[in-house]
Amino acid sequence: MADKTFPLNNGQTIPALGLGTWQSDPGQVKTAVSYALQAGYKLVDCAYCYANEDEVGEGLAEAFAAGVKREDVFVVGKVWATYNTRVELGLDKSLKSLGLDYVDLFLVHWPLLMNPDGNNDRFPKLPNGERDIIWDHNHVDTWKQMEELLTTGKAKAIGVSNYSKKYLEELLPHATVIPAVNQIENHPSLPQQEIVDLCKEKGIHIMAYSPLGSTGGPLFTAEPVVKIAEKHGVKPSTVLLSYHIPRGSTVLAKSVTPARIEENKKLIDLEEEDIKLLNDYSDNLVREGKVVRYVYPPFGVKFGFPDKP
Ligand SMILES: NC(=O)C1=CN([C@@H]2O[C@H](COP(=O)(O)OP(=O)(O)OC[C@H]3O[C@@H](n4cnc5c(N)ncnc54)[C@H](OP(=O)(O)O)[C@@H]3O)[C@@H](O)[C@H]2O)C=CC1
Ligand SMILES: O=C[C@H](O)[C@@H](O)[C@@H](O)[C@H](O)C(=O)O
Repeated sequence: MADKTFPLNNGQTIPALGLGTWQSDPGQVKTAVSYALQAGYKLVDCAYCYANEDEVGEGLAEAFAAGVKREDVFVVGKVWATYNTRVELGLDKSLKSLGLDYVDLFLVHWPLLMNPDGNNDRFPKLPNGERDIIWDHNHVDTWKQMEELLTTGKAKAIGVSNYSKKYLEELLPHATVIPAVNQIENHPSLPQQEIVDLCKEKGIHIMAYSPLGSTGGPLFTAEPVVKIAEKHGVKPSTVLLSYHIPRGSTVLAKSVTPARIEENKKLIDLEEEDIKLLNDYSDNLVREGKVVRYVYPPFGVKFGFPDKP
C-alpha cells in the first residue's frame, strides 16, 4: 500500500502515504526520514515553519546515498506565512536547507500574511503578544506568485493548505492554475466533507494531516476505530490511516519512532461496513456540533471553517 498513488490534476502522481515532519525534533528527524525512505515511503511532507528542514535534508541525503532515487521521492514544501509576499524566496530557503533543486509540490501553508518585517522570521509578535498579522493582504496575491513559480522548475506542482470552502471559492475564480492539492486536517472526528467534496468536484487532491489526532494520537480510543481495529486484528493507528485511501486522499503520518514508521506503512482495505461505521460516527459529531480540530494556531484570523467561524 505504501506504493499506491493518486493522480494529480497536472498529470503527476502523488503517493497515498507520506511521512510528516512537524514537531519532529531536529535531533531525530534525519534518522526518521532516512529510515522511512529506505523502508519504502515515497513522500516526505516538509515546511519552512517546522525549523528542521536542514536535518530533513540530511535524512534525504543519507537515503539517496543508500540508493533511494530522488525521482522516486515526492517532496512537499510549504511557503510560511511571513513569506506570502516573497514566495520564491521562501521556496529558495527551503530548497537550500533540503539540499534539493526542486520540490515535487509546494503549498501555501496558511492563507494569511504575517509581518515580513516583524520581530521574528517565523513568528513575529506585537508588543501585546499577539501574532503580527498584515490584515489587508489578499491570499489571492500569494497564489499569483505561486503560479509564477511553475515557470522556474523549482516546484513541479503547486497547491494550498488550510483552505476552507469559503477561501477556495474566493481563490478559484482568479486562479489560472487550479491548485493540485489542498492539505487539511482530516480524520473521522473532523471529516470536513464540504471541503473534500468541493475539492473532488474541482480536481483538487486532498492531503490529510493529523490523521491520528496529532500529538499523542488522541483518536486511538474512538469507539468505531477500536471496534474496526479489533475486527481486523490491527492497531487503531492502522484504521485511522487506512480510512483515507477509499476517500481518495493522501495521508500524512508523523513519527520519529522507527517501529511506528514501519507499522504505519501497513494500511489495510477497509470493508464497506467499516467505512459506514466511521462515516456514521463523523456524521453524528457534525450533527451534534462536536467535531474536534486539533490544529488551530492562534493567528486570530477567520479562515471560514464551519466549526471555527
Ligand atoms: N499543513 C498544515 O498546516 C499541517 C500539516 N501537518 C503535516 O501532517 C503531518 C502529520 O500530522 P501530525 O499533526 O504531525 O500528527 P499525526 O496525526 O501524524 O500524529 C503524530 C503523533 O502520533 C504518534 N504516532 C505516530 N505513529 C504512531 C503509531 N503507530 N502508534 C502510536 N503513536 C504514533 C507520533 O509520535 P512519535 O513521533 O513520537 O512516534 C506523534 O506523537 C505533520 O507531521 C505535518 O507534516 C500537520 C499539521 C498541520
Ligand atoms: O503544519 C503544521 C501547523 O500548521 C503548524 O505549522 C502551525 O500550527 C504552527 O506551528 C503555528 O503555530 O502557526
